[in-house]
Amino acid sequence: MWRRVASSLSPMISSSSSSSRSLALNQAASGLKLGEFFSTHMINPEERVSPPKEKAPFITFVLGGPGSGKGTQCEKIVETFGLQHLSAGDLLRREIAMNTKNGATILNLIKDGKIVPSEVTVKLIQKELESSDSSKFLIDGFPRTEENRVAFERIIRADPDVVLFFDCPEEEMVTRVLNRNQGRIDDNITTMKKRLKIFNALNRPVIDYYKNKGKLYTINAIGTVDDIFQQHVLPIFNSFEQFKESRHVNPKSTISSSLVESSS
Ligand SMILES: Nc1ncnc2c1ncn2[C@@H]1O[C@H](COP(=O)(O)OP(=O)(O)OP(=O)(O)O)[C@@H](O)[C@H]1O
Ligand SMILES: Nc1ccn([C@@H]2O[C@H](COP(=O)(O)O)[C@@H](O)[C@H]2O)c(=O)n1
Ligand SMILES: [Mg+2]
Repeated sequence: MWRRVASSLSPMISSSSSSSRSLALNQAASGLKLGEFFSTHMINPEERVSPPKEKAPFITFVLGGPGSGKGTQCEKIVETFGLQHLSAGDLLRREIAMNTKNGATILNLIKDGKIVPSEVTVKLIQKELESSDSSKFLIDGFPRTEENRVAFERIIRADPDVVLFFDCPEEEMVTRVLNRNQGRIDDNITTMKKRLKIFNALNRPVIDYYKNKGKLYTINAIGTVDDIFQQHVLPIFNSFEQFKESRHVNPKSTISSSLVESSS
């Protein structure tokens, strides 16, 4: 469970400046900065960061172009390994549906295939992470840009354990999106062309970043949904200790070390 460490301590800081000073001193002595213990809305309402966790969550980022099959494979990962699925696109669409203060702006950006300001998206993800009882997350469609990535690191103060990249040819992505039939406002050829351009310009650098960090798993996204899952996705999760209870699902699955990409 990913719970706030801060909540039981926070009254101390607001009720007494001397006790807050001594708390700060204690934290300094233990090597922790004040801001690492408390949500900074007590310090600066615009810049709230997540407090450290009792136990670090297992975070998977799921990347790939529009229509590459991220959401489809996430459903299968959830079924098999029980991670909590957070789709950045779904969180943004929920803002539109709920007509929140950002809803209209988000709608216009999505219609145009553009990227919503990172602060907005990261805060939606932050809310989900902090209110969840899960400790294993699949964050789908995020980070889309280097700005997204940096904002996540700054606000959430966590790094992904795994980054999946569903690598799919453009014509296939176009075919899939135009046949998706889920009533999405961006599933049309005009927006799709813009989304592909933005993917190539802004998401590729993020993919390269995680490749250089040795965290990237590139998955060939051509094939049936089940084959992609069984042959490529399942072995990745099976290779992690955190998912060993689920290994009975396919005990023969093993991961080839060459699957993990690194530029070094
Ligand atoms: N391996 C596959 N082969 C054929 N069709 C697929 C495959 N995987 C997914 N699809 C279909 O392609 C469409 C797009 O898939 P999905 O919604 O999972 O993509 P996505 O990467 O989440 O796209 P987006 O970024 O636009 O949300 C869906 O209609 C889905 O059923
Ligand atoms: N990190 C993100 C994710 C999504 N968006 C916007 O939502 C659109 C749909 O996203 P999907 O993941 O569901 O394809 C996307 O084209 C962006 O307009 C975003 O801004 N930032
Ligand atoms: Mg999707």
